[in-house]
Amino acid sequence: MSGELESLEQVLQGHIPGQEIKEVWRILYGKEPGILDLPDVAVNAASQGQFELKGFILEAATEQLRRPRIVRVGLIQNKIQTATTEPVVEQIYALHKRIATMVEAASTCGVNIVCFQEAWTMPFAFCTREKLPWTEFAESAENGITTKFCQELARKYNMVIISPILERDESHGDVLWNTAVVISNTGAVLGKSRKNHIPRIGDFNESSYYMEGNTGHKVFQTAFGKIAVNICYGRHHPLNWFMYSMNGAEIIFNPSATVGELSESLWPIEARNAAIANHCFTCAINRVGTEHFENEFTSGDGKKAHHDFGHFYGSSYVSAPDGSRTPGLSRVNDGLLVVELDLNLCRQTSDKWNFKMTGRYEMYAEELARVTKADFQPDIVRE
Ligand SMILES: NC(=O)NCCC(=O)O
Repeated sequence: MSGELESLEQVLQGHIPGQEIKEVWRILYGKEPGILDLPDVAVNAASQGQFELKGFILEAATEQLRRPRIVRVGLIQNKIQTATTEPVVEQIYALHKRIATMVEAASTCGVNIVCFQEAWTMPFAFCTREKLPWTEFAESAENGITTKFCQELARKYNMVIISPILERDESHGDVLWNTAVVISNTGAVLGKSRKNHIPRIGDFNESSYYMEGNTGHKVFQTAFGKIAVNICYGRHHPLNWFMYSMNGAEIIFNPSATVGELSESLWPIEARNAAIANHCFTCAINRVGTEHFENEFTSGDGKKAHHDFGHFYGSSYVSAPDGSRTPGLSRVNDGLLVVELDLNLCRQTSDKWNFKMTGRYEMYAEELARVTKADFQPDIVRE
């Protein structure tokens, strides 16, 4: 353990008296989620495999005309499994092995859709700005070894798998993208969704490797509901969430890689706010641990050269459209968060709060069209 806090929730629970914690929780986290009973086989697998396992239920009201639409999602956060100096293929296979164990546990918990963290097959090496060996982690979204690995898991466990990778696009001059591959529970590649917003902040030097995505705001109709993937830095862009939602997403996954010093105070707010604003579920997943790189790099901020990005704080969680949310996974350990959702809550919340009805989209469409013109002048009234 790194001397890092285990989790915010653990600190709250450890210090707030029993009679007050429920009220504190309600104010901070909304309606309390139910606890999902998880099978012994999964609990044992987690203890043997040394990963955290938590399960919650986010319920909806009973309706007369629609049956509940129950889906179980699995969020997986993990550390890299080997030193970043090991051969590329060994690093990839070690991660495959780790994920296979965690997905098997997810299947015993009845998970229907599982999502891994951003660029899950590699260390988050974009801080280094070095090309080799990191670009060698890139794979075809359609035929790469990781997609084949996920297809086998999807078929075996009847599970939709969201696999965010560094993509090498062999059909377009071998260029790189930051891409989530969506694999159907049948094992077919349903499609891919590329990261729309690329960070230019701190050590997040991703813009040296790939460009802003060109796949728009695709929504994937799966056997378990309509899903979309908003990759990492896209969570700071409300219009990005909005467009996935306007295309019908009921669950938006946000596979991420972000560090404490930069974003931890934003983390609990952004995906949760997106669930509220868009009447949908959001699943925020962050990698965990500190990754060491052999060569020092600088951040262009006058500070000393360093060998790591800082601490990836995990804390993966799920938010519901009514603003309630689950506690997060650990800030320091690998983990699997299993959450049972009733998708009926999306429409129920929309009918209650009416954000899509009151959103005045035509007004904003006109104003945005003007803002993006070269001759735009801000509409400021002066005396
Ligand atoms: N991976 C990534 O886009 N990180 C950027 C930092 C952040 O969005 O917190």
